[in-house]
Amino acid sequence: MSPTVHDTKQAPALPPKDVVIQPKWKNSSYYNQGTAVDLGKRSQLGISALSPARVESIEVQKQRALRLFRSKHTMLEKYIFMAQMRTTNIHLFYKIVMEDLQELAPVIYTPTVGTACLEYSNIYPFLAAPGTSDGLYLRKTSTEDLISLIKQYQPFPHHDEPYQPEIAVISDGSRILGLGDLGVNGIGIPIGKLQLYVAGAGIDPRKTLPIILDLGTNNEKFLKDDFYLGLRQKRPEDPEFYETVDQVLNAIRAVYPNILIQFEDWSSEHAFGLLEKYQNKMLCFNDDIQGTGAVILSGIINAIRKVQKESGVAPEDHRVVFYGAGSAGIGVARQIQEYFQIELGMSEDQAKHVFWIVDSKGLVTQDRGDKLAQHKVYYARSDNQGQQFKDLVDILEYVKPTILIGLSAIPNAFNAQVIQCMAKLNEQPIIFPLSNPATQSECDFEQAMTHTNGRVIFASGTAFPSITDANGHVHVPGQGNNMYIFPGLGLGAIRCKPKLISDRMIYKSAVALADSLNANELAQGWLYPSLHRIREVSVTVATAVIEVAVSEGIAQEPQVLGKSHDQLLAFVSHSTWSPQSDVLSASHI
Ligand SMILES: NC(=O)C1=CN([C@@H]2O[C@H](COP(=O)(O)OP(=O)(O)OC[C@H]3O[C@@H](n4cnc5c(N)ncnc54)[C@H](OP(=O)(O)O)[C@@H]3O)[C@@H](O)[C@H]2O)C=CC1
Ligand SMILES: CC(=O)C(=O)O
Ligand SMILES: [Mg+2]
Repeated sequence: MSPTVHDTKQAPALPPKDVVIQPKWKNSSYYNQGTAVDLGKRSQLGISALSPARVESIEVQKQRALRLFRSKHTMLEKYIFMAQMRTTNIHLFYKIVMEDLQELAPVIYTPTVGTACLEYSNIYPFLAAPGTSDGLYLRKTSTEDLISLIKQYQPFPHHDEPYQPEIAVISDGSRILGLGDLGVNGIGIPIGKLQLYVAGAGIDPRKTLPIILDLGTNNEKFLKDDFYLGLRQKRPEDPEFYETVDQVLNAIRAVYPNILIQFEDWSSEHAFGLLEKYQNKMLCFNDDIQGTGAVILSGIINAIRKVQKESGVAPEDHRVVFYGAGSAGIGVARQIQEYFQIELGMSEDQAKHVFWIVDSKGLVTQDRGDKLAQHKVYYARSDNQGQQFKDLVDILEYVKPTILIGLSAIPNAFNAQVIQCMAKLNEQPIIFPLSNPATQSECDFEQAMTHTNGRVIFASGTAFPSITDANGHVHVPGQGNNMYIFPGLGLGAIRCKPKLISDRMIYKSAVALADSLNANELAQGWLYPSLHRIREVSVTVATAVIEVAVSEGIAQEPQVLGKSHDQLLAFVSHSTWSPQSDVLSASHI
């Protein structure tokens, strides 16, 4: 039986009769829903003369807002419009984002969030009213100070209940998408990720905590920019970096002991270093290594199934070239390797040899002559017989891969020659240019379709438009983005309260996502489910995560113990927030 996922169009429930309207709620972007507040309540709150007389439904509010939104000329203007709406009427914001996610995801998330981060210092003063904040801005200071700074952040200060966030997304802004070191401007990423937690998984917006740790920036352009709002200093060296992050994480956990921490967009060396240091010590995961690993494994599982069925390629015959060997590239390789070992029964050594990794100096080999970063050493090839390869086409001719994955942030790295080479080697070449935002993608869908004569199996990090062929057939590109995993993974972890996020929880989240395609999506050859179903899919992913936590004995929430699969699905589903699910606010105060 499938769970009942909150229908965003359901009629709001009536508020409990004994609720006393609090005068301070008139200043709350959570409770005060503007023109939707009825006249009686306006009178009770003493705000009758502060707005025009007409009372309207949230549906009408939405229609007006969408009309204005669509009249904006640039994506950045749309981003600013939505950010302002979030600070004035959060229910309306999430109603629009949830019901029109296909249109809104590219605004609040990649690609536009990339533009917004590049411009953050220029737009920040116009996003939030004085006294309100879009996130927590931390810097190096004493532990005592840190604790009081952390307590300052109250997304809805007019509430009676104390702020108890369930999830924090934290970045130091050092590797924002494929745009490099953006310093404090990187705050847009934790904000955007948490909006997807709310829209995509039903986390209560009052329980999210976006954090930017401002340690300075090595971005010379920003350091010289009069309008740059972050600290004007270079980033610290490693000992100081790790010591500061440790102090910050301890302070966050001192204030909020049960919080789940998601590391996001840290430079690769630090991403690996922090994950290794903390993954067995606290409830945390790294989205770029583990979330990306899981989402791409999921797409690859479905791609492998598809080419086995349609072209007869045996799963164990795949060979994978990674163009890009950072946190994302290595994270994805590790996750796919697990699949080859667990599902196909390969030994670790056999599975490891399915991968060839390419970085800025060419194919990563043990005898290349340079000192390899720690995270690349495991995949460095030793079977190259002294040959070194730099050019991607030469590498493809040498390896003869069935799968080419781009996580390099180098635009157009998959040029016509590269794509044609993959098409020559394979009946159905699997090509995933996954770098974000779209400006950094290794190729776009049109290029991949053109140079493979429509034979490509494709997924990209940022969504590209569909293509209609001469026969009128619409080809929809897959979006291989961790947005399909982290909301469900986080939801599962929040609901079962494990001590830590285990490797098996990540792995099973990928398998659950791969298996979540419905008959219609499978018939169309899709690799990922429709974004329209993201809530349902997140509940499925969350349930798989909880089942692993229970089986591993690390789930600490009594309510998830001894439950069947369907009972867990229902438990997770009923715990989700939507603009209609909060009976008090659904009645507009
Ligand atoms: N689709 C998704 O869900 C996700 C996408 N991403 C995207 O992945 C990209 C990379 O992220 P991340 O791994 O953290 O970043 P890094 O900057 O750490 O990694 C980039 C990698 O690309 C390599 N590279 C750079 N130039 C070249 C070149 N000319 N030829 C071959 N390789 C090159 C680098 O080589 P070297 O090591 O030698 O410097 C490095 O290994 C970003 O654009 C990010 O947005 C990330 C997470 C999720
Ligand atoms: C999607 C994502 O996490 C990234 O590009 O970094
Ligand atoms: Mg990221």
